[in-house]
Amino acid sequence: MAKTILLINGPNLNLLGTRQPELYGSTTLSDVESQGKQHAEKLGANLETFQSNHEGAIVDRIHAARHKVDAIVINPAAYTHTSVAIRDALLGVDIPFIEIHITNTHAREKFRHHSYLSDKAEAVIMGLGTFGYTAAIEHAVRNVKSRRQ
Ligand SMILES: O=C(O)[C@]1(O)C[C@H](CCCOc2ccccc2)[C@@H](O)[C@H](O)C1
Repeated sequence: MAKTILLINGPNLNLLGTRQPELYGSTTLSDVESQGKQHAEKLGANLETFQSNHEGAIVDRIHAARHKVDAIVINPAAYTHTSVAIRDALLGVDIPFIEIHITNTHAREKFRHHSYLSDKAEAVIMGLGTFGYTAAIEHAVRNVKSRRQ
């Protein structure tokens, strides 16, 4: 059966490509999602996408993915540094996930140096710009072992 990957983007990433291009690049979220879907299809997989500015909505989307997707690629954005709830949701559904950040968070403010997710991620990709999404999707399709029953 073809693998299904869920791409989740967190708060303010709906602004991608329209503000702070010097930091986050000029590719829009819509382009990241469509390019990701094309890449997944090229690898024989499917990509579902979700973006929310609301922590609970992200938790609910993770719950809804249980038994439905083989892996999650998530850029939790600012919730990376604050959200035990998203950590608990990912652990609770037992879906392998890859954490992706456009920037190298360790080269930024100190408060961005800690992630509530990284120690449980299959992989953490950061600092590659939006190419990180392509790398994460490729890794999720090719290397991440599904736990889907
Ligand atoms: O580098 C990343 O991908 C981040 O997850 C981006 C988050 C910020 C997402 C906001 O994205 C915007 C994009 C364009 C304009 C404004 C915000 C930041 O809070 C994390 O520390 C690192």
